Amino acid sequence: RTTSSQSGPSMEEASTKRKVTHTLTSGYSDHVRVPNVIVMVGLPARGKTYISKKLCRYLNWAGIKTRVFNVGEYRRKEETACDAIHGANAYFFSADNEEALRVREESARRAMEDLCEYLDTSKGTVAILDATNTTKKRRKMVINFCQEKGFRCFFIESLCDDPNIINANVTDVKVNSPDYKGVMSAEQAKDDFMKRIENYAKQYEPLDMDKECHLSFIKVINAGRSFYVNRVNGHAQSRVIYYLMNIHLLPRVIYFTRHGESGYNRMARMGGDSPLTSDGDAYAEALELFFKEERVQDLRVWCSQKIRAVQTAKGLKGVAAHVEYWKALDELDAGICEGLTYEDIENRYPKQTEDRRRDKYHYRFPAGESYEDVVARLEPVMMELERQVYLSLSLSLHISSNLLQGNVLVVSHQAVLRCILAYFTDRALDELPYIDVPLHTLIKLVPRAYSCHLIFYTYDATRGIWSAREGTLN
Ligand SMILES: O=c1[nH]cnc2c1c(-c1ccc(Br)cc1)cn2-c1ccccc1
Repeated sequence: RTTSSQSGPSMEEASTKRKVTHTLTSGYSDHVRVPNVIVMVGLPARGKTYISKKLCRYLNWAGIKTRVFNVGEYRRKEETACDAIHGANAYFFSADNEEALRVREESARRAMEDLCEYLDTSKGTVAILDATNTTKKRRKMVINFCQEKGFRCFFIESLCDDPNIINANVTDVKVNSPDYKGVMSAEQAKDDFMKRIENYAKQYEPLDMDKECHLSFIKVINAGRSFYVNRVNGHAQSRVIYYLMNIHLLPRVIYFTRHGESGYNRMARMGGDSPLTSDGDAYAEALELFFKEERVQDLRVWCSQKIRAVQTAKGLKGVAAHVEYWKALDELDAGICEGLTYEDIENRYPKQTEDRRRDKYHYRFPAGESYEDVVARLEPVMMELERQVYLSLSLSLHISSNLLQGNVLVVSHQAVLRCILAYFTDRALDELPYIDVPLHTLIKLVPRAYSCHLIFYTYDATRGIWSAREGTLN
């Protein structure tokens, strides 16, 4: 293990001082987890909260318990408490405003306190400190705090000098922020926010590649256009790097559907590889018509390798740029219960049925899979979905059209779609196996800055009509 020459023990050594107590309960990956603090660094409107929320959602989905501590939210709580400052305007963020400085120190302290409690009580393995952290002094404070607690520290700095991207951020996120909502007009809010950035810029000290080279960090430049990585330690940090390298701004629209009704669906049998029923065929035809009318440019279809899914996607060859078949999209393997009805399973395997009822996410069928296993084999699919090129967050962000790639339609199965949709909607893992994904329903997912918008199109095979509703997953 290299001991850094420049200054005291490296982060790695500091954290080994702490008795390592965190082990994953799931048993899937038996890594011993050292508590990690991911420290965001960057001027306002550099996507720190965007990265924090997205990273948090991904790590939780991958079974690494994570929580974001946003100092801005603590400040707003502090302000309403002392309501001395009316609306956190640009003046509030200027260094010479004594009272404001006190409020900011106090809110940073409270955030660190809660962060520490979260990691110390093993509620979580990773804490993300979402704040500007733009001076060496502030970062030194955080490092000392982590050192004495034996937490591993990892910095993610977002550097961005592309005015289009910053503009998209201010337009899409800042003008709706609680700091301005109902206080001033969008135009005024935008101006005030630009001044706020200037106030921070005066004192901004980017992570110093020389003087801070003993730290573990990644510099993300211009929304993931390029990266600089330094001293990556351990499992969690390598997962973070891998993820950041695969996300950019926002994937374009993604469509999801289960296969049409199959013979086994009608017999209430699990799994298998049965073909579509006549209703299932009707759904496949309706899907082809839907995408003809939806006029989606260069649609890409990702389909499982089960017959019922391949048949559902058959009609799309005419409207899709291309169709590819992923084994990773195959239905959860029910092992010894494949082909049985739910009734058979209850009668033959009462103990298995009880175990599954108690913990449906971690329960693994004998000679089969658990939901946790499906989540693990879906990771390459999620990365590829994130890698799809991006629709701008708002009109102000133009990407030259030849860069824009298609939308994706995923044709898969109930358990698999529960796992994928749980990722996009930040659903807790213990609720994941109960998400409602009905047959003959096409789900359109439109990603937004911090959330995603869902539209459900249900096809009625007997009456041959679609009905649409916007809303959330049940
Ligand atoms: O680097 C930015 N600078 C300004 N804004 C930004 C970013 C990123 C961003 C950063 C790193 C990575 Br890997 C991917 C995206 C996202 N956003 C964003 C834009 C609009 C709304 C919400 C967030």
